Amino acid sequence: MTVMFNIFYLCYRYILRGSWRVFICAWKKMPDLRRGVRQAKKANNNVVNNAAALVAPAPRRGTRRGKVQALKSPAASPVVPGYPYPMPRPAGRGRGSRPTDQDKNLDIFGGGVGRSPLNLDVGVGNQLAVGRSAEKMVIDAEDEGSTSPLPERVQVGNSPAYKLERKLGKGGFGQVYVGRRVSGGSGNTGPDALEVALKLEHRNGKGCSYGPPYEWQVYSTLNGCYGVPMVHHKGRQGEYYILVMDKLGPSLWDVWNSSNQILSEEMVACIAVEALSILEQFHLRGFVHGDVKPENFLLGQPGTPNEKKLYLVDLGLSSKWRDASSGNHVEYDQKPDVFRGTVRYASVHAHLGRTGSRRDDLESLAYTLIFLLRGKLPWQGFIGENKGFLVCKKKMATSPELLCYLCPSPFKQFLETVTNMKFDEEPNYLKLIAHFDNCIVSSASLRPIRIDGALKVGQKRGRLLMDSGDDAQPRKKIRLGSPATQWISIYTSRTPMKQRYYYNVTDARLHQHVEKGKNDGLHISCVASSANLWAIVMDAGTGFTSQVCELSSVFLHKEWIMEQWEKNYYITSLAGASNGSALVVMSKGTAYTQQSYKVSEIFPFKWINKKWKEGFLVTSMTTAGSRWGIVMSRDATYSNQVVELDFLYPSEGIHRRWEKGYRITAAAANEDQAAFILSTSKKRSQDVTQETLRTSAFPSTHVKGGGCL
Ligand SMILES: Nc1ncnc2c1ncn2[C@@H]1O[C@H](COP(=O)(O)OP(=O)(O)OP(=O)(O)O)[C@@H](O)[C@H]1O
Repeated sequence: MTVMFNIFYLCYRYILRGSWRVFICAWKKMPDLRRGVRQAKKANNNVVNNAAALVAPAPRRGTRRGKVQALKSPAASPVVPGYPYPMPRPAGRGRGSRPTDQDKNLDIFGGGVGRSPLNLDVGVGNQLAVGRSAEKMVIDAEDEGSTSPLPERVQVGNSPAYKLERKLGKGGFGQVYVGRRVSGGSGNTGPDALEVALKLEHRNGKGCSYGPPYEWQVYSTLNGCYGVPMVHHKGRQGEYYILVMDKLGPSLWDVWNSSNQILSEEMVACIAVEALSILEQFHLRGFVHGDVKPENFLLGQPGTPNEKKLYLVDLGLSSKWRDASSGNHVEYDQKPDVFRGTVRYASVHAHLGRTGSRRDDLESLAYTLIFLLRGKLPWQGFIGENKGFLVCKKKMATSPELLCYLCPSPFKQFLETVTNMKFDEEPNYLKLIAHFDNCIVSSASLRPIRIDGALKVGQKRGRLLMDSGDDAQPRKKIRLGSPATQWISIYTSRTPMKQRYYYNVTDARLHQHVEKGKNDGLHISCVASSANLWAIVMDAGTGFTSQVCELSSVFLHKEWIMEQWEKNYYITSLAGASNGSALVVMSKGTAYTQQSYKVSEIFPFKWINKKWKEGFLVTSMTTAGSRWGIVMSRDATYSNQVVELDFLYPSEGIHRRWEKGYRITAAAANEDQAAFILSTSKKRSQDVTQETLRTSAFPSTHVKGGGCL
């Protein structure tokens, strides 16, 4: 069978622009790493045609809503007489905020046969209301909680009674106090220890809207897990949910802070191997921690045999990476407006709202180790509403070489390995631990941190390493930290038809080409721009009956668009140039019944999400400079839609979506980010095969050679 491939060129200055059928994109930054054709498998036909699922994605299982670690008040300084490290009051911790929308944007809404006057909805700044910062949400929760006095005496379940003593710490959700046994029980340690840690969360607190804190469930599953403190009792008393747990010592943050904000290589290497052992056990139980950072690693109680033992606390952001009943890895998804974690240490995938998996804990561990070793991370110091975005951008733009400058090479190798991991990849913990072998030279009694977990598995290590050999194919490096330009073209299989393309078209010659195509019975199916030059694809298979287009210096020219809406034309493709001008193509003969568009300084995911709920789907998308222009239509021929947003070409996400039957139906990029809209078709029979090609120059050879297969 002869199949013609419709072409999508994506001209990407580090990103893409485009629309259905043809994308043209000049891509700057990030070298052309993965050149070559990537092909979507023939559709997996299990498409769920469920608009509700599209517009109202279920909350990710097992996570606490709206929690932002960074917002907690500084923990009280542990006063630990006799502890080997002095304990001054901590300086500013790794606080951050959830990325929020801050676009002052224009949301134009109109169109529809015979609809007059047009419904114009100019929503300036409406995203601010929707994207209320998590920082604020947490502060509210704390205020609520702080209105009730703390109990002086605690007794929950069949626990002994405890008197509340000094505060050990405070997070965004809980306050942790020393509890001294006053009656009941007899032992010095264990379930009725003389001293315990009491974690109190107010019943009106953010994590308790639906009953006991989510963390309780995780502790129930993980109690006894290597490196996790034991929870002995839990229950509600008055206004508070209370956990009674083993009392631990200072956090790594405290230790770092009291050691002139720098830790020795050996100490950090010991932390690395022990943290990896703890995470391995955590992951083996089917959970990812979700908030790995220095504040959440605690040492054992000073003056006890465990004072150099490492523990991982705060399970409130843990989520399952494996489905307990099926044993399968949870499904990949991306919700770009969802962020959970601490900005400073979060993985790039977490920033981008991707479903958490084991790789994210490891990436956060890498940042934690480098922070402890170097005393600073390059993305510290950003402030404001856009902080999350700027931090994530900086993480992507910082190469492992730069980040690990002056760090021993194992740290760089570790970072490189974990930032290259796939979503569902099983970490090779033994190999990761082995990176740090040569950094640990002291005998067991002199080591600054005990590495019991790593030593236990270490006996097996030699054999396992030999068995696995050096399996790793050299992986392509993802974060090179240097800009590059890339063209991305997307090809979609079609029955043979007449198709023509023009590229490097100046403003002056644009109409001449369009007119010629029109005279030959073709309509514009896709437009794009690179370096203020236009690319156009015209073909005979659009189904359009009539078409108008305008090249305007305005992005996007509202009056002209509304005029055409009045005449029942709908936007079918558009492209913005870096100088801010825009080419808008509007056609008759589409299935659309209503249209709405938005111009925004940031990728307007919240607006898209809102419009999805109203029955609109993204049908065209472009950028001009940093601005995004998104068009959404009612009655588009798709049943379901998702977004892939990244700082690079999101290869893994696109492949995963392809496997689920999604196909790319719109794409755009600015200097920072690339966005792809992927949709499932309403009709299975309309399923198509898709390929993407990334090249450093316009892919004219490929288009000519591969146009007909
Ligand atoms: N078992 C413990 N023993 C001693 N100190 C503890 C213990 N658990 C927690 N802490 C201290 O209390 C602080 C807050 O605890 P935790 O992180 O569990 O609270 P949270 O409200 O869930 O915090 P976050 O806002 O980070 O989620 C910790 O950083 C630590 O300093």
